[in-house]
Amino acid sequence: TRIHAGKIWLNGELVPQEEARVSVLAHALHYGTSVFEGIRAYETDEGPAIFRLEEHVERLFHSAKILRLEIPYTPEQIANAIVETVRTNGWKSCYIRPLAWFGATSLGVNPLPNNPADVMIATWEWGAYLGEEAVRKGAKLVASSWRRFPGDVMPGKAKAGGNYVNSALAKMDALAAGADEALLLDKEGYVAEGSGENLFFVKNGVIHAIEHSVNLPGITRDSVIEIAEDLGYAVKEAYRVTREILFTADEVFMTGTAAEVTPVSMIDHRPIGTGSAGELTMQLRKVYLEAVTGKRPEYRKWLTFVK
Ligand SMILES: Cc1[nH+]cc(COP(=O)(O)O)c(CN[C@@H](CCC(=O)O)C(=O)O)c1O
Repeated sequence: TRIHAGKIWLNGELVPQEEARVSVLAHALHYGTSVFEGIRAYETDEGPAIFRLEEHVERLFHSAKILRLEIPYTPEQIANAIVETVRTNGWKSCYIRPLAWFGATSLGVNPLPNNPADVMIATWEWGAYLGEEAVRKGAKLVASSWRRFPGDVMPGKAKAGGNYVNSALAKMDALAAGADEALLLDKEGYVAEGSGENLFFVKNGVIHAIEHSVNLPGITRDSVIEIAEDLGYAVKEAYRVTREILFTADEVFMTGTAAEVTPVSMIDHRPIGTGSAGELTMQLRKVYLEAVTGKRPEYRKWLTFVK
């Protein structure tokens, strides 16, 4: 594998990456019945700090509850294991991927005999999610022919492995179309989110956050809303937005742990605003990166230092 994850926490033990193996009979491998998180640790002047660890661990447990998956550890034990995995690998900054899954007790669609869950935590260095170019010039999006699934079809509020077949299909087709990312609409054609990010748009100085609806309730989305309000901007939840609202917005940007704050400069071959990274977007990106690297005292509440 090209991923250099060093030591991986697997069911309570830190083991070398090549020994962190899973059975080919694991229920989750066959049916997508896993839950996971995407978290980042950033370098600060007091060592690495994990961003909003508590909220991510809480969401992991909510995702597991939705799938009736039993994680055989407490949230505190998982949080401590995440800190320990970052510390043991000596990362200055890294991406953190906890994963819990129905293991290999039995196959067949019913996952319940496969409780309690197997759990792993992997860490690796991961730069700009959509590439430095997309950050500098703004990402190019195309509306996907794959729709975001309705809430009564798949649980979009659970960060569940199986949900990402939808994201993978949308992402592959967006890249094949020469774009950087997919814009997923919901079944009624309203803007939902990216394959791995939430979406915002700016109009006349007002910031609009696409409502949760069928989307993953993003922690970065929540953080950027708080930062924007602290900067004095008006922020509104945007409901049932059709894509042409984005075409005529002054700015569009995406948020996510991996994507951080990424400007969007083109959607369906239409330049957004000036056709480059939006000014307000890049201000929010700057403050967000200051917050995650401990340079903003008011947001140190979000940091867990890995001493
Ligand atoms: C579908 C989706 N929507 C929104 C978000 C933003 O959520 P948050 O990270 O809490 O702000 C993510 C995170 N996507 C994660 C996984 C990306 C991947 O390629 O895997 C991430 O950003 O870590 C999603 O996967």
